[in-house]
Amino acid sequence: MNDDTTTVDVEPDDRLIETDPAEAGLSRDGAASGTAPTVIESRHLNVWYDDTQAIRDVSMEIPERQVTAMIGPSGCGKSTFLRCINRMNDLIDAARVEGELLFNGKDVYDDDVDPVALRRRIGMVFQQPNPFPKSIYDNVAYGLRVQGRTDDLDEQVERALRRSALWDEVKDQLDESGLDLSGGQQQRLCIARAIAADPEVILMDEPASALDPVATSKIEDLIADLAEEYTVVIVTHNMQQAARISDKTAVFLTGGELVEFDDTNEIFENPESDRVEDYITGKFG
Ligand SMILES: Nc1ncnc2c1ncn2[C@@H]1O[C@H](COP(=O)(O)OP(=O)(O)OP(=O)(O)O)[C@@H](O)[C@H]1O
Repeated sequence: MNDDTTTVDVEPDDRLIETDPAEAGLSRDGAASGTAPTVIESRHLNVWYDDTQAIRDVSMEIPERQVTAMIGPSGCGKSTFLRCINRMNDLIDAARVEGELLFNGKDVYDDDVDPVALRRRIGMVFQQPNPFPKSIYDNVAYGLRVQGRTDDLDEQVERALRRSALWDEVKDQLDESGLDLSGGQQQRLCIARAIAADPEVILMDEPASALDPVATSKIEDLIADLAEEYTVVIVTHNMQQAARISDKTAVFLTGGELVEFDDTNEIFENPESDRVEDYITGKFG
């Protein structure tokens, strides 16, 4: 008989259980078993550009520290949904949003939410790498300086560049222009810039579609890595990419309708909807 009775001698302490990442389902293992807490939730979200509806009554819950992919044919509203999450659609005059978009339970469209502060917590990386016309160092340091977080700037810049798998390639040329890097390196620099702001969520809109296969593969590896620490939401046209790197997949179809949202394996191996099956087997889209 096992004489290890230490675990039954003590009363369980709820606070300890809740703060243990594995027990609380906060770890990647917990996430994979479907227990990850929700970070972003849309409830009956509708978006219009003037009279054109781009998102139609979309409700979904995006789990913490996983990769959630959004796929679907061109114009089905993937980017629009992504831009709702950090209120980038505010910058489009014609855009109108109804319904709820919760970030850690708080509606990002509430009057007391500062969109600039929100975008620091929810960073974004775009299809075309868009480094500033500044040095590699200054690209990463820019947001830190704006926030007044300059105490240990060198260390923070190094940490962000390491986190984005770029440090080894650029550590001897930090004063050179970010625009002189290759496309893939520029995209990792943009990811470093987003990371430096210390976000909780990183949104990526087709982050690899302008890159060659080698650079794409590096970005895909990096995304998987980032999801250990951040919640990643990615729009991609590339279904194989979604299948390779995401934990959850949302399939939007024409008219801004979310047709299916499930574990990526389920979507690709056993979709519930015929429309999703037709889409992923290439019958349309
Ligand atoms: N700035 C805008 N002004 C007006 N209409 C827009 C704007 N942006 C998107 N739309 C329209 O909203 C709908 C959804 O577009 P969105 O870009 O979100 O789709 P998408 O699925 O990301 O497309 P793609 O895969 O081609 O990038 C489309 O009908 C599009 O024409």
